Amino acid sequence: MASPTTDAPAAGEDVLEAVGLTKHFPVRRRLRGLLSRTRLTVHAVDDVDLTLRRGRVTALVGESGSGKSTVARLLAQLQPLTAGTVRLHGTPVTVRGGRPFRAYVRRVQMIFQDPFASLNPVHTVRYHLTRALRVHGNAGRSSADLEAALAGLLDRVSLTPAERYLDKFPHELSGGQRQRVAIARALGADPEVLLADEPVSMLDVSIRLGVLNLLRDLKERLRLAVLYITHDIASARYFADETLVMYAGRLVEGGDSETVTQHPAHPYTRLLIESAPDPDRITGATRAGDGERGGGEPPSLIRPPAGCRFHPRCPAAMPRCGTDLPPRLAVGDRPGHWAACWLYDPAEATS
Ligand SMILES: Nc1ncnc2c1ncn2[C@@H]1O[C@H](COP(=O)(O)OP(=O)(O)OP(=O)(O)O)[C@@H](O)[C@H]1O
Repeated sequence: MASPTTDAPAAGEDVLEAVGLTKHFPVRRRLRGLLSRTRLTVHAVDDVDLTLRRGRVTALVGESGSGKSTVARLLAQLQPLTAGTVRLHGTPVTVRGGRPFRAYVRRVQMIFQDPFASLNPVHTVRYHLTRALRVHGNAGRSSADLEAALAGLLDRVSLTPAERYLDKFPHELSGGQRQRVAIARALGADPEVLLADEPVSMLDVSIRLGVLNLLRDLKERLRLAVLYITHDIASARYFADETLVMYAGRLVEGGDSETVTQHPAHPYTRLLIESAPDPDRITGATRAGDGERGGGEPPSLIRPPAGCRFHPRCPAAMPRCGTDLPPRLAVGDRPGHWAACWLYDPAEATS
């Protein structure tokens, strides 16, 4: 279901949509026993709404533990939702293994942080890519078709000539080449959506830009809808069309990337940006979740703070922030820019 406000179908069309996405994990029995007799849960993701659009990159930015990977896994149908809905082209999706899952995975592919872990060390590039093509019915009928498809995949990720790479094992490739192979394998399904969970954070700083440029090129050439998960808000500005900021399981700000990174509205986004001082840096060697950046620690997700979850760390907190959950409120005059923050309640401005 394309929203009435989207562009022509070629770019901007809604592809994958999450509404009220929620995931609570039960706390393991041993820990639960230590803490309480009542049944405790980790509120990893609460009430997240987001839309991935054709030919667009959406960045999901936040500290370690804020729930970004869980959002990706829920969108990939790798875990059941606690609540909410995932829609593909407007149709609600609930798949549990088997043929429906394979059909879904054909359209929604995931790329993981560590390409070394996601590639099997005992198999060659040819094996990984052939398997992806076969599983998703894209290997053609003849061996010539298969060879052409393999060369096409490696060409798309700029590993050419293909013969140089096809018979290599993962350990014979550099980190960047491995991630390119992982991306080629995802493309073997001929997907519409790529969920890229920290795709460059384990790579050498010097090659991150090349892999991000490749993903951007793919989004443009193949009109992919891309979710780009990162700790590094500076890279979101460079790489993503839209940026969503997540804190302690909830989205707190969203808008086009230039606006969110250059005119951040939510006090948490401002802290994230202050902790990434060079705005042109695209490759954070440090992570916002590490150390004391941003002043204070993220809250417990077992008993998250009432109201705005950021209020215990917020320099602008008001009394209502500790009791009332702020909704998405429009910010300034940039269309689509919102913050879940009472500072932007029109009633605050007049009181
Ligand atoms: N299977 C699970 N069981 C219990 N808790 C979980 C599980 N998976 C994630 N969590 C918890 O959910 C919260 C969100 O984790 P998640 O990995 O989604 O965050 P993240 O923002 O992706 O962090 P990182 O960048 O470090 O991967 C964390 O508190 C984590 O410990």
